[in-house]
Amino acid sequence: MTWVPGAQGSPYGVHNLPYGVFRQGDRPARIGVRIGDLLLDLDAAEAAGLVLAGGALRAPTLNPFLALGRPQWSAVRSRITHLLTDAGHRAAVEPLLLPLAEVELVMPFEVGDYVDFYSSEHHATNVGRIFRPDDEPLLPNWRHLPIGYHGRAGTVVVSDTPVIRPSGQRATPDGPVFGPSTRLDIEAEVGFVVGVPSAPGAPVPVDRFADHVFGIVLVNDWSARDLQAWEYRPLGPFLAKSFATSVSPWVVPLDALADAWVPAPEQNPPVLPYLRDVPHLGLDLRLEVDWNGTVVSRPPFAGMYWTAAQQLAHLTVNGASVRTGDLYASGTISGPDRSETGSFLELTWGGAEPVGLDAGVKRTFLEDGDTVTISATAPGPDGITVGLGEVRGTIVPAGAPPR
Ligand SMILES: O=C(O)/C=C/C(=O)CC(=O)CC(=O)O
Ligand SMILES: [Ca+2]
Ligand SMILES: [Mg+2]
Repeated sequence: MTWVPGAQGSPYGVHNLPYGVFRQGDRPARIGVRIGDLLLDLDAAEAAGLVLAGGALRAPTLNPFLALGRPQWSAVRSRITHLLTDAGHRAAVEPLLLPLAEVELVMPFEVGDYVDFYSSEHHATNVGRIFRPDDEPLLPNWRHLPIGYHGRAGTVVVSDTPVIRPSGQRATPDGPVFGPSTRLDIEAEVGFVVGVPSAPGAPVPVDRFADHVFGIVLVNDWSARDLQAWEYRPLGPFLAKSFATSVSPWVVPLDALADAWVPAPEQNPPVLPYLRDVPHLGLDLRLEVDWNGTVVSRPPFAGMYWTAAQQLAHLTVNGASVRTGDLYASGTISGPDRSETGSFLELTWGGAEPVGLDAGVKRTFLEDGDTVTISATAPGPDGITVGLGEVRGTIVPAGAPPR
């Protein structure tokens, strides 16, 4: 039971406690933890000796804290829970609470490397059918390894950063032309934030996932389908996905998701030993995609074919190391039903079947001025949900063409 006004029973109660970085006026960015519709200034809390993390909470990004590792993450979480539930601390802590409305949330961590997977069987099958109608939708490797590619860390931006429509080459019957993308899309995903690095040559086994991964964010991997369709063979996505990837401002710790683990779909054929995770668990996260105020889709994360532990094991199995701040995203989350798809490519079946928004507006792909908000919840203790916040972006017109 927390003493913080309005926080008891909220999706952001003491069972959640996501971390973020905020600015207030022109003061430098500092770390906070969300409680209800308030934020506890952890920079001030550590300065006052209320919580101790060796100074890691007095940084302008979460990276030093992420590097500490699970025993320290748990100790800090227990201490914050104690501060927010023991009325004896109220007098000291309450002055360090700030209304969220008074702060600006900024990028919570410095992204090391960014990897994007392709782990939803429904999404991969749909995209295969749309992009390659004459071929088998899933290539022979798909059920043997989590397919992924290395993305662009430098263009990962926090929610509410405007998304500039990308320009590039697209194919026409008369050959390629250059211009602003005409098929700009979203990809609703979940991102995993690496805290503890691994050493080169030392793969992270599936059962060490929780030693390395601190928590999760929501991801919108903006994608230009016209650029993608022309450029992606044989090396995969390049400029079609490198211009902006938005993440939610709150990093929800795995500790807050203890009630959300569910059996992941059975894998057939059986996977190679290094990918065998026992128990084979996914997270029951329920996403919602809102397009200009209309909810158009509800992607279910629980059905993802490859788990986050398998993805990390695969990402490092060749000896590649991970660093603090590395981000790897699940891949677009789509369920079996059209109303559960995580991209507008699927929702409108390649643009052939427009979707109706409120006020009689119809859409296939994104137009300038459109806003997409992806939010999510997870089951928490005692029937309370865990809020995962939201990732939002508004499309602004393409910049000037190159000279
Ligand atoms: O050509 C394909 O099959 C890939 C299409 C994608 O857009 C996949 C992607 O970005 C990974 C994902 O988010 O699932
Ligand atoms: Ca993606
Ligand atoms: Mg991207």
